[in-house]
Amino acid sequence: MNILNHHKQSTGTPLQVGPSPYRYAVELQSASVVFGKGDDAVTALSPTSLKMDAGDFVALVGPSGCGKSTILRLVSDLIQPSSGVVLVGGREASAKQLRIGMAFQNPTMLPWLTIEQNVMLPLKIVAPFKATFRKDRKGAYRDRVHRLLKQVGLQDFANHYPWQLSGGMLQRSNLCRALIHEPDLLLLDEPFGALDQFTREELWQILQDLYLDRKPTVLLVTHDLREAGFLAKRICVMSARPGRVISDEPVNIPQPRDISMIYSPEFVEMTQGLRELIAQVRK
Ligand SMILES: Nc1ncnc2c1ncn2[C@@H]1O[C@H](COP(=O)(O)OP(=O)(O)OP(=O)(O)O)[C@@H](O)[C@H]1O
Repeated sequence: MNILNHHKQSTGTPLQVGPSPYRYAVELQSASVVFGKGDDAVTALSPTSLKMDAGDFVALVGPSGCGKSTILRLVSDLIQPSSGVVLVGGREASAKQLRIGMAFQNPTMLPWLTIEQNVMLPLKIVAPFKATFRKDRKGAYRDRVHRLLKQVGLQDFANHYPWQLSGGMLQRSNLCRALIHEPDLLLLDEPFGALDQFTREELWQILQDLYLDRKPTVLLVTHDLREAGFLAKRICVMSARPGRVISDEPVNIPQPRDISMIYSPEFVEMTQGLRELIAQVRK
């Protein structure tokens, strides 16, 4: 079976007809990023195009410094493109059309709050939840946090403090916090990079379950090609710094996927192909 087929960029395809109010959940149209000015200018991202349908799961891979995190920062509106356009939910990222959840490599849990309180934080901040936070935090919102913690196996740790948890447990809590406000779009920047291989594989399965349960649109930045292949529906490879997306291919393996799959010849062939492509563009 050929797992990877070339994915045609969607330019020229007819407009999607259906209930979705926007054509793409995420769309970069020749978006570039330059930091600084004059002699100090650093191009972090060459003009890059990328389209994601609602519910898509895209993994971004590529050499260090090629601009993967820069794309996440564009989509989350932490920075603006120097040229081109970034649309999220069909509107400029600053319009905050979609609810966004984020998780990064080092979970930043507030040490003076319990895991329950940390996971609940987005409900305090994000509309429409914040309007009823005071009323619901000890009732419906608390139940919601506990349901999610149970889903990731942390039901007995709600009242613990972050420093009482292992790195893997913290990252599970971090995923819960990223998902508690039911984001339409989940941005993940090497969320499992600091974990050992066993814990990492365990968390891949947890993330897969959470994704299939809720079907947000997910953009995952990772250096781990097996992680990309196990989790994503599409893998985008970027060229060396200043990078752009040079390959965009679907992973033709039905979900849910089993972890044993990563040892199958087809999967190994796929990751090997990706490795060779990245090795070429690094030169
Ligand atoms: N605020 C900034 N000012 C100047 N240069 C920056 C800034 N942020 C990022 N860069 C540069 O932009 C380039 C892309 O950075 P980015 O963090 O997006 O790369 P990356 O692909 O995520 O890297 P890695 O895989 O190593 O995490 C890098 O060369 C980086 O040094």
